[in-house]
Amino acid sequence: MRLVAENLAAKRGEDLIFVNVSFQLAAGEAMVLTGRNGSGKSTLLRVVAGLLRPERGRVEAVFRDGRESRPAREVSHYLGHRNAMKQELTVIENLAFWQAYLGDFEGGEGRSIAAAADAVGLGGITHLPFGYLSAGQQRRFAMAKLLVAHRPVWILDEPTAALDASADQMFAGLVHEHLANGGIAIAATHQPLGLKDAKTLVMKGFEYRETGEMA
Ligand SMILES: Nc1ncnc2c1ncn2[C@@H]1O[C@H](COP(=O)(O)OP(=O)(O)OP(=O)(O)O)[C@@H](O)[C@H]1O
Repeated sequence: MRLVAENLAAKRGEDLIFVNVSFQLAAGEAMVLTGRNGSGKSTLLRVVAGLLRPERGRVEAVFRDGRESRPAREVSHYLGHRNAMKQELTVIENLAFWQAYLGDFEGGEGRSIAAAADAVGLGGITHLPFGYLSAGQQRRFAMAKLLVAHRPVWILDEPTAALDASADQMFAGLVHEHLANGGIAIAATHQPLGLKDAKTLVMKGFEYRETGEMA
């Protein structure tokens, strides 16, 4: 599978935020978005996830040497600034909702809720209401959402902002494993996230520039 974006342009309100953004990512590849505040990183991630309609262009998952394609949103997980969990439901109820809602994309299987909780280092507390947990614990369970359903593309918007170093490291391990299993990741992040061989895309509003490998 490849993720292909061609000539994307997006508006927020009446304003065009970026134009002519194109990139391609193959299985196992990652791309980090950089650029000043307000340059359109979150906007681009939301377009790829299908949460915003592009003004122009397309972004698709392409299979079988281009003979088949699906909208990117059907193969993607989106982890935004917010955790997208209900405060009054338990962790198990929240993750069970996402597992059923997202489903597995063909070719893989999500982990059980217990296994996903273990993977984020919080095995013993899934019976608690989400709202009882600390901010860091809540963020870790938002990351567990990526594990309970199989989606080959992970779209990550500042996934580790405000987390401690051990959570950073834990998440970098999950991303690394996802890529090693043939997944794709696109992230706006200031943390390394195990993405040292990632491509970079510098968002510059109307201009943009793709550079090779990250240092
Ligand atoms: N809902 C909205 N309505 C109108 N304009 C918006 C909306 N959301 C964002 N914008 C504008 O779109 C532009 C791009 O915002 P975006 O959040 O994509 O930038 P960013 O690169 O992710 O920024 P940051 O690094 O601060 O997170 C900004 O000028 C912002 O003010």
